[in-house]
Amino acid sequence: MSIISVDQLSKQFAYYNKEVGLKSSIRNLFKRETLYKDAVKQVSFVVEEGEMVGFLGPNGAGKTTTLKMLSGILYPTAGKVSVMGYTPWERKKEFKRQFAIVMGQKNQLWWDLPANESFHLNKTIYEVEDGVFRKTVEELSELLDVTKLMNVQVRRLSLGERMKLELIAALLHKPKVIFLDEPTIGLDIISQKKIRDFFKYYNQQHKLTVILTSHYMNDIQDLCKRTIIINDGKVAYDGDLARVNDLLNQKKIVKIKLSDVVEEGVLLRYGDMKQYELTEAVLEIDRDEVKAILKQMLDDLPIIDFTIEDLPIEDGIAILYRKGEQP
Ligand SMILES: Nc1ncnc2c1ncn2[C@@H]1O[C@H](COP(=O)(O)OP(=O)(O)OP(=O)(O)O)[C@@H](O)[C@H]1O
Repeated sequence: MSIISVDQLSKQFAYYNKEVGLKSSIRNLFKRETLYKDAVKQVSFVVEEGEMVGFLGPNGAGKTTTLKMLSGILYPTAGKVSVMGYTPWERKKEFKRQFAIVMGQKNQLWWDLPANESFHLNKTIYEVEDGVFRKTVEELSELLDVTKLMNVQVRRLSLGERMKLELIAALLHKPKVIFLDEPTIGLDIISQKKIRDFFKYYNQQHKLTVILTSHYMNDIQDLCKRTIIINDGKVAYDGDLARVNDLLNQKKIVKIKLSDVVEEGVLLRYGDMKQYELTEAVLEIDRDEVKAILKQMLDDLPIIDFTIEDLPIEDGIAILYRKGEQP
């Protein structure tokens, strides 16, 4: 049975055009121009219990807005949502007790206190029994390797350490559904992987239902079989990740730094130019040819540094559209 169902969900934001300068500010006091932004447009999908679904999409696609409506933080303009049988924006106590949201960009822990104090606060809010509380904190802090950090003031912790403690705070009341909005943003690769491994294990143990948004393909790839791609407020794709992955991974981005200026025309021999600044360039190269071409470049050019990266998700989606292919 589906635990989340979203039907024709839409959100339009109204906002005011703010011009700069004193004159404009005074004028705006009397007459303000209202602008509208359709952030989410008739989005529909269902999620089964225990499923981990990836929400992928470029900046401003509408991922966070969708998750905020699914959490009851925002009211929709139109559409229906059911999460565990509840309408999130009615904010029933029983609903709040069974779900959690973690936002990589926002702190839920008290900045000036040790995490342990925030955990106790959550324990009281969610009415978690003493025994369950102790056991959960012990289990999760061991799994995430943060036992020694519980009594350190949160502001003194690294970003990765803080995120692990944020996750414990969010899971203390054993939610059935969790929304993770960019939980690994800004973290180094090792911390990102630790958090992914933790969720893989936790999901298996507790049958937690997860919706995960991320810019990092690796996060989604590692955790979710299914992905929903959101583009310009609409669902552009909903299905098996492997197929999208294949399409998105056809190209790689190679960034090079040169010790001397090399003309753009020369660099164009090696791939499609994305950016060029005399001694720095960004090229798009077919995945299968990257190794050979890079070797050639290292032989031919005064390269002092290079990186190979995945195609940004925006470009991947553009390829999907260019191909006119619904993956
Ligand atoms: N309160 C608001 N008022 C007006 N526009 C808004 C508001 N909140 C979000 N938007 C706009 O709605 C669109 C969707 O934003 P949203 O934060 O949902 O995107 P996102 O997919 O989560 O992007 P990102 O990956 O950059 O976080 C964006 O164009 C954003 O500027």
